[in-house]
Amino acid sequence: MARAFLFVLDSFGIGGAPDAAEFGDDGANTFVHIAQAAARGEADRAGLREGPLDLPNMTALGLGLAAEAATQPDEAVPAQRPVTGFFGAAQEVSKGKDTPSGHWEIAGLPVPFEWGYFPDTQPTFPDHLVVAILRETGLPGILGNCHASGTEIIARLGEEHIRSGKPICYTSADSVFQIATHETHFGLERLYDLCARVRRLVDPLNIGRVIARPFVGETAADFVRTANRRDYAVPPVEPTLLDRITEAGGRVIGIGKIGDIFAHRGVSEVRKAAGNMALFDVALAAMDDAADGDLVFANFVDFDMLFGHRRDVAGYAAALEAFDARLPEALSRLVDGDLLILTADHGCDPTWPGTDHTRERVPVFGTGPGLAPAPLGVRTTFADIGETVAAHLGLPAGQHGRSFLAELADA
Ligand SMILES: O=P(O)(O)O[C@H]1O[C@H](CO)[C@@H](O)[C@H]1O
Ligand SMILES: [Mn+2]
Ligand SMILES: [Mn+2]
Repeated sequence: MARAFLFVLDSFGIGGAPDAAEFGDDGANTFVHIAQAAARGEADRAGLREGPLDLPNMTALGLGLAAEAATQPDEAVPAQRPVTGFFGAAQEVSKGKDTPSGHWEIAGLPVPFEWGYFPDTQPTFPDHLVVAILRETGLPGILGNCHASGTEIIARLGEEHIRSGKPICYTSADSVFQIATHETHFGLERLYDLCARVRRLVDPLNIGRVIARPFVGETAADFVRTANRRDYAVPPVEPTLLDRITEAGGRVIGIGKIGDIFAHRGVSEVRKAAGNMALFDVALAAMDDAADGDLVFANFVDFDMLFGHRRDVAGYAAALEAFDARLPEALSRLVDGDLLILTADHGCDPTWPGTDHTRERVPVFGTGPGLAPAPLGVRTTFADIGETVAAHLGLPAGQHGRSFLAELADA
């Protein structure tokens, strides 16, 4: 009996990426900077949280030692010893610091090419693309056409969008074409249809994702995005761990946006929920349902979407503490033959300038009955995570990365 559980804390980087400077991110460290801010009392918010970052369950597994492996000891991150889990860090081979690159590489497929990006100019989208979108859809025009934060741009342009019927189109440092429209005034299905059309039009530009960002509310003061976001990703260019598992007869239960990130390739079942806590509930139910040979692959998106990009240190700290408090519920479900790995897909340091992701190493830590605590060091690719899951489930080795399963057995 072997089952695997892979939990991705979206954007929970731990610094130390050797190529961070190439991204303008030298020194970025999502975990340590949150911990430092909290230790200084700068992550206090009345009614939400206060004081030093308190992550007893992840620390007991080895999160503090993982951070030490990624950078160096830091007093804001007490590295408790002994720990109960295996722990280390991993750095990314793929050239992008985006969600698909991170997840594909975790699933054994480093992205072998450069994504297309839109320049940080105004307008950002090439004229021929905008002309093609308008011709194909009959829309009267687009708003935005710039790099933006999604919450700021709907506050700025949402009312004009409702009046004019023009969708708000924007991008970021990621390879994305994002479209924000009002859920009822414009219509949700109409937005999805628009995104599917734009998906085809940006294929030649190698854009990783078109993202539908529906919102509700009637004025700038109360516009809020809904949980009906949908990502239209390029399908993985080679088979991933997910395909290997399903081809071998196992099931892959994707929690949250996992299905979208892999363009539904190799995902047997999609289970969505709004918010980290609801996602955690769904992940626990999937753990109960998983059988021999199955993978539960969960993405916890709030860290990134609600707090990292919004540069909300207190919010990020509170979300980590809430996640940590739920972890024993997952640990108590582990039975012989189970493997639980926690990791992240990139950084999004809420103390860093701007609103984009940050290039960082990610933590890799976890446990399973019968697995001894062990240091994993710094893995040279996220693909080691996928290869470890593959080895654990008894699958043949893949093309990229190296399993650390034997290191756990030997420890
Ligand atoms: O500012 P919002 O709309 O949340 O956008 C963020 O979400 C996108 C997809 O994760 C990223 O590219 C980033 O720009
Ligand atoms: Mn992400
Ligand atoms: Mn993001």
